[in-house]
Amino acid sequence: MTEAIPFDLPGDDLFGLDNLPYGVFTTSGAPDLHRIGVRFGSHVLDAGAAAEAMGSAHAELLKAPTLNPLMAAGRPTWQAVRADLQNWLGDPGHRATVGGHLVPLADVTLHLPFEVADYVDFYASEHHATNVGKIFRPDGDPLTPNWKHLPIGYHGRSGTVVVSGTPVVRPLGQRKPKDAPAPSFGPSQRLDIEAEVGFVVGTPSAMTTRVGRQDFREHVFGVCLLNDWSARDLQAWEYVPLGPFLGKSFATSVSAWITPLEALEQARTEPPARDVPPLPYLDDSGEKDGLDIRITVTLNGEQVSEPPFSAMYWTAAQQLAHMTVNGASLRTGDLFASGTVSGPEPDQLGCLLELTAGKGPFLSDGDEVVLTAWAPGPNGTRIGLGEVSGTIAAAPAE
Ligand SMILES: O=C(O)/C=C/C(=O)CC(=O)CC(=O)O
Ligand SMILES: [Ca+2]
Ligand SMILES: [Mg+2]
Repeated sequence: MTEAIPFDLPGDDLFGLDNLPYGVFTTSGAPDLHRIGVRFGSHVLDAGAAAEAMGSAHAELLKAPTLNPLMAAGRPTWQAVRADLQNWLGDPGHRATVGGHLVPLADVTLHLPFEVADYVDFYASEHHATNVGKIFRPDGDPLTPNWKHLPIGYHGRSGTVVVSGTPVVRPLGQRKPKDAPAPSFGPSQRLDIEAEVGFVVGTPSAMTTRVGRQDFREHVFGVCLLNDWSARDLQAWEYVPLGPFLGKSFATSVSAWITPLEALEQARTEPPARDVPPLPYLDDSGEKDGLDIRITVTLNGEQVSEPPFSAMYWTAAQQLAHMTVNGASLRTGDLFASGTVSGPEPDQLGCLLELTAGKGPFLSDGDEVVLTAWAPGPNGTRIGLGEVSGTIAAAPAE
């Protein structure tokens, strides 16, 4: 079996030694045994079994059924485990031991890799916020007066975060078209996507303390792709004055692979210039807190958009600082999403609402949406962020 494993991956493989994202898998032979897997090329390393075989001090953490214990262990442990994995998979001397713990990707089922604690979604793309503001509030300023002073967000529903591949059932709810005299109840007719990047918190923080922007790397374990499914008709009728609620809480899909922040060092970039100076706790002048992640959105196999994450006005580090500036604590497993990623160009918009200027068409039953992404890695390599997919299933009976 060992001979069959392509340890020497081609240089353009999106899942080489510089990436090594984490997931949780089962096999058909052991469908109840959830195991931590590390993606390597088109294989998955059974990390717990490999750690045990290598006599690693981290074997217990890697034998857990979710990533939460590893995420809670903190950055020095994340770095030590990553160095071990790179050594085990990269040093030919370990191939005989490690090779037996590599499973073909095609033979595994991937699961939601961590237990989601709290879920927050931001609104950090100036392009998206301006476009959506014009559509939802045609008579006002597209950006609200607070927009350039703080990263706007709302608390979502963590229990409906699902892994890539989970069908998304069209939600029922109240809608009221502008000229209709009264609301009606039924399946959403304006079901949309939102292409986003999610950030997964590892190290918790205590209530009444603040996590500064500069401590981002101590707390955030990794990054996933995220689709914030949005029922625009439900949303437009419900959102005033408290913000998104049932129009977004029915399902949020995340990729099965969590890319460690460490793998995105090369992708760090300066965010766009801020034309309003942020308050000191959000000031990141000269810092490379942005990330050059290139997303592709496909609908039924056709590419519809390529949103550039580097265009985001507010960074994840600013979002973390803002989320805790009032003393709110962080928990292991907290997930915060960037907000819809839209760039300045017509083929860089992150939702159908913007791509169709509010007119639709929106999603039909049976439509499949897939987000993929990559980021620059060391020496011209690329770091794959996997994919998040979902197919729309018909609404339940009213
Ligand atoms: O401006 C509004 O009323 C609505 C905004 C959104 O629907 C966007 C949202 O959920 C946040 C984001 O993903 O950017
Ligand atoms: Ca969103
Ligand atoms: Mg959602």
